[in-house]
Formats: sequence, structure tokens, C-alpha cells
Amino acid sequence: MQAIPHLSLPSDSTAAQTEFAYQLFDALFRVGVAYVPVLPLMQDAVLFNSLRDFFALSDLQKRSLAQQLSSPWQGVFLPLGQEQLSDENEDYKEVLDLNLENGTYAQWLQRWGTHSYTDSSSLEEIPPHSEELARLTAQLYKIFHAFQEQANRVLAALEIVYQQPPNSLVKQHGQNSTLRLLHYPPAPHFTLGSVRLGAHQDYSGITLLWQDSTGGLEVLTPNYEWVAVDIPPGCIGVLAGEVMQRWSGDTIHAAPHRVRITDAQQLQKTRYSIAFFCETNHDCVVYPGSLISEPSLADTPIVIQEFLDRKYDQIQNQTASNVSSDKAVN
Ligand SMILES: O=C(O)CCC(=O)C(=O)O
Ligand SMILES: [Fe+2]
Repeated sequence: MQAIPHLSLPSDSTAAQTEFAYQLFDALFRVGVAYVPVLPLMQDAVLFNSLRDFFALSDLQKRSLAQQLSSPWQGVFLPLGQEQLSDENEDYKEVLDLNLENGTYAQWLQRWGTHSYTDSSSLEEIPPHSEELARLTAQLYKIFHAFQEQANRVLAALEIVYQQPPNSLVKQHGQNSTLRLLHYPPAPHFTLGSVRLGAHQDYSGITLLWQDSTGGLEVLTPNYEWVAVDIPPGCIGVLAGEVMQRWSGDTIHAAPHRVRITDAQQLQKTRYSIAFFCETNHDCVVYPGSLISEPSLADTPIVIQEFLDRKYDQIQNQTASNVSSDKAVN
């Protein structure tokens, strides 16, 4: 089975940055994921406590907190069963998304998702912003910034590998990021092999993943082998999205990934994780292969806003058909 490369953070010297860049590229090319130490702000305990505190709230409080996140952010809470990433089983997870309000996802939600996701009925029952909620939201903003900073370092490394002008990839990202907190409750009704999160590729840019020690995340390597991703303490996993793979002329592997019950003890365990989706900016147009050669006029470019809108539509349709087939069965 293929080992997942475990990198060290480079010093500021050009030689160290270049070495880091090529190690990262090698991991994304051969496996589709690298382990990278987190920046100091993102210690495991800080991340874990924020997840635990948020998901301990009632569903109404979670929705209320999501709605109270303030500009430039927009929050959405998706309760259990609200979203399904593949057409296998229903995902068994609940989610808080902290989006940039001008980003594609927030705008898509405002256009289409208001009924299903941001229903504000009965929110009056919730007491106004308590100290606990204020503390938690301040923490989430900090985590968001720390992940964005780490994502920028990954993009800067890719600029070195693909000999792009300094700051070019960084500038084409950063306005369309989403911080996603995930909670997978214990699932005694599942069996070994059950899917907690359906197999999928992320969409664009890069994704940073943090997880607790429960386990169950797997990636599909370019050799079509599912490999366990057990991110070491103090590290995050770096993955690439589908657009990044196409931009790089398939030299980067946007690894499909999923979360399954891979050992019986996980049935009793709560699983917490964080995904930071550093999507390519809303207004970018990406020519496939253009990181390795000049784009030809014959190539059809990927218009990020349209590409992402289609992805969000697909997920909503998948989830809706799942919900209606459940209703048909019951
Ligand atoms: O929960 C995880 O570890 C993975 C989450 C993920 O892949 C996603 O939300 O896209
Ligand atoms: Fe993912």
C-alpha cells in the first residue's frame, strides 16, 4: 500500500521553500495527499474544542449561530442527512459552513438554497447572541484566517513547481474559501464498511483537512488503490480539487475520498473533522493544462462560477432525490 508523504514546514530560505514545493508536488502527483504540520495557531486542542463546543449546541442554536456570523462571512448549518456527496448512501454527518459572503457558494445559497438551508422560522425562540456564541464565532474567524494562511503557503509552493509568477496562484484564490466543521455522530446502526461520507472529489483549488483520531478517511490513489488517511496529530492533509488537476494538465491528482467505518470501534465513536476548501476565485477562468504549457484557443476554459454552481446544483438534486426516495419507502 502506498505511504502518504509526511512533510516538514520549510524555513524561510529559498532552498528550503523549493525543496518543500517539490516534495508537496511529488505527494500530490503520486498519491493525491500530503501531511503537513499545522501553523502554530491551529493546535489540535483549539480545533477539537471548537468542534466539540459547536456541535454540543441544540440544532436551533447551531442555526442561530450560523445566521449570526457577520460580514464578510455567511454561515449555514446543515443538519444530519441534509447533504449527500455521492449517490450511494445518505451521508451521516452534520455540518457548519463558514463561507465568504461574496463567494460562489454563499451567492448560490442566496439564489437557490434559501428554502432548504436558511429557513429562519422559529429562530425567535433563541436567546440573543450569548457570550458563549460570541466566543465560539471569534474562534471560528481565527481558524478561518489560519487555514487561509496555510492554504496560501501551499499555493505559493505550487507557483514554484509550475514556474508561475510569485503570488499568481495565491491571488486567484482566497476570495472563495469555505471553512467546514463536520460532526459524524456514533452510528451503531452501521456495520463495518458503511459509508459515513460518500466518495467524491473536491471541486477546485486545494483542500486542507484536519481530523480527530477516530479514523475512517480514505483516498483513491492514481493506481486505483484506496489508502487510509490517518493524519498525524499536529498535521493537516493537503488535497487538490478537480479544477486544479485539470489546470495542472493532470500532473496533480485530485484524489477521490470518502469516510467509512473501517474498524468496529468507530461504530461507537463520534468523529470530528474540519475541511477548508480554498476554492479558485469566483471570477476566474481556468484553461486546462495551462500550468504546464500555453493554452491553445481550442481548449474550452473552465469558468469557475459556472463550474461550482453546477456542482452545488448536483448535490442539491442528489440530496433531494435521496430524501424523496426515503419518503417513497416509508
Ligand atoms: O470528514 C472528512 O474527513 C472529510 C470531509 C470532506 O472530504 C469534505 O467535506 O469534502
Ligand atoms: Fe472532500
